[in-house]
Order: sequence, then C-alpha cells, then structure tokens
Amino acid sequence: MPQTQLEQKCEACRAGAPQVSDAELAELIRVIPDWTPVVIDGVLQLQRVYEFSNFAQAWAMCDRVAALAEEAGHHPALLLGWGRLQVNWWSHKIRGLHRLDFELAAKTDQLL
Ligand SMILES: C[C@H](O)[C@H](O)[C@H]1CNC2=NC(N)=NC(=O)C2=N1
Repeated sequence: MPQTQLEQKCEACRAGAPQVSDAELAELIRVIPDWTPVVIDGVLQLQRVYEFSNFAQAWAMCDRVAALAEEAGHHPALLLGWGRLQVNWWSHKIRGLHRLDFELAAKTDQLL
C-alpha cells in the first residue's frame, strides 16, 4: 500500500494530529487500567508488559500485535523476551499520545 494511503489510513500518523489533553489522558487511562503512561526520551507513551509461560507464547502474542499494527497502519514498540512481551504505544509524528493509541492498547488486550 503506498505510504500516502497508509498515512491517510492512520489519522494519528499525520503531523499536526491532536495529542490527548491531560483531562483526556486521565479519562482514557481508566478504560485501560493495565497500561501505564510513561515518558521515554521526552515522549509520553502507553506501556504494558504481558507475561507468559515461555518464549513461544510471548512470540505468538508479538505476532498478533504486529498484525494489528499493520492493519491499523499504526505501530507500537515491541520488546520480546522469554516469557514476556513489552508493548509501547505512542504516535511518532506528534511525539505523544493520540486517542488512537488508547484504542489500539485496548485492542491489544483483546488479543490475549
Ligand atoms: C509512513 C508511515 O505510514 C508512517 O510513518 C506511520 C507508520 N506507523 C506509525 N506508528 C506510530 N505509532 N506513529 C506514527 O506516526 C506512524 N507513522
């Protein structure tokens, strides 16, 4: 899919897309209570670590999240380890959180 279509596909991937306000953050984070707002390199992100019994299960979840990201045209950072998968969602272009990041965090939980 040409990049421009990808960017159109992902509203949060456009420069100038609105970051969530502090009030929206406080409201939205209640919907995804297992996620933690973290600031990494000055960028506010949503982070969750999923734990599994072995590497293969963590790897399978990683693949499911990767497929979700490709479908959305919006991508997390994924840190895959033995028995664990760390997922960080944020919007690169706006160096912060967009409402889409919360939607995709909730969809990530549904992949468990
Ligand atoms: C060209 C491509 O569509 C863009 O770079 C997309 C890719 N995936 C993305 N993912 C995230 N999380 N933020 C972005 O700004 C972003 N931009």
